[in-house]
Amino acid sequence: MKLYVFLHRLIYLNTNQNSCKPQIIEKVITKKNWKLKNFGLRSPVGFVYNQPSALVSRTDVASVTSWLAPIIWEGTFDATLIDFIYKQQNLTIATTVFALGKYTRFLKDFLESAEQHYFVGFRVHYYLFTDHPEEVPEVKMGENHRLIVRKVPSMNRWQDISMGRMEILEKLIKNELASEADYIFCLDVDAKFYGRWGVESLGRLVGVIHPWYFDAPRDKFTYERRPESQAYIPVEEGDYYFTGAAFGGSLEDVHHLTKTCREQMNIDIANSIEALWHEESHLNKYFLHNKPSKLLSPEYLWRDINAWAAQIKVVRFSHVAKNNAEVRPNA
Ligand SMILES: CC(=O)N[C@H]1[C@@H](OP(=O)(O)OP(=O)(O)OC[C@H]2O[C@@H](n3ccc(=O)[nH]c3=O)[C@H](O)[C@@H]2O)O[C@H](CO)[C@H](O)[C@@H]1O
Ligand SMILES: [Mn+2]
Repeated sequence: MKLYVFLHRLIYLNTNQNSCKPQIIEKVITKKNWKLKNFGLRSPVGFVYNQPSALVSRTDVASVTSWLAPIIWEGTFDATLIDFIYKQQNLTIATTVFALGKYTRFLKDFLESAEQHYFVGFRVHYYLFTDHPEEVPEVKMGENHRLIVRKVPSMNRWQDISMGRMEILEKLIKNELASEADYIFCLDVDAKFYGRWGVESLGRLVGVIHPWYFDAPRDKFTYERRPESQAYIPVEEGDYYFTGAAFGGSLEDVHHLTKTCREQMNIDIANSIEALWHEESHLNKYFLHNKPSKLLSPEYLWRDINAWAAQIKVVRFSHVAKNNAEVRPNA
């Protein structure tokens, strides 16, 4: 456990006219904090890599937001360089995935493809929540990759399963991950990896731009538009439309995110309203007022059935085609 020291400096001005010396009193407060190593971006001595350019970059996409958070696209980072930098930090990336009811059928492809592409060479602890642990397939884990299976009760509505993830994540982070991991990603299971997803995705608070709305004006985003819901966003507001199928960041930030979304959803329940796209609507509201420090382009959540788009040079992670009526407990 790390202890952080906050120095509170109280300055008292001496009332004595002749000596006006400020007196500094240091008060020490200790606070438990999440495990987040901050070693800076150290690059090893003598390591040779391509020269980065101050002039040449992707010109067909934006690689920074108006609040100066990077947007990660193929061609905006040097994988060899950042792998080297982050290797020195001895990181653990917790990754949560839920597979309830018939969604256990997606596990094999999800896990096998993750083992090919997801944080290869870095420590990954998958936390898999399922109501059918006996249906979890045997998948050979790479070095430093570990699968931890947790049994959760079944639910009758897919919307409740999807939204219920926030509360389970909130508890997992608070109760278990504080001294266990450095970062966390929360991913949908009905998806597959096709390309690298690595340390370029790490940040304090990370959102993924939804593959359907990356080129849409904000008034077309499927935000919750009813003011009665806590997820409400007026038509003239909003930055990007983020997917609920992938988000992450530091434990502290994702804990705050999941706690806030859970609380907002509970207020909605008390007011008999359910946001249009469930926790995704609340996530978008959260990101509007808590700007992500890093955004991942739709390369990090594409859809197998999506039309081709010129800006997508690599599909890294993609929703598989599924028959919702057949896999969900309620259609
Ligand atoms: C096209 C579309 O409709 N997209 C919306 C839909 O995404 P999706 O159609 O991707 O939602 P989904 O059916 O994948 O459900 C989300 C996740 O919940 C878990 N799960 C869900 C049902 C179940 O029976 N068992 C289970 O384990 C599983 O991890 C799954 O990946 O819903 C999300 C949550 O509201 C977002 O709003 C999406 O925008
Ligand atoms: Mn999904």
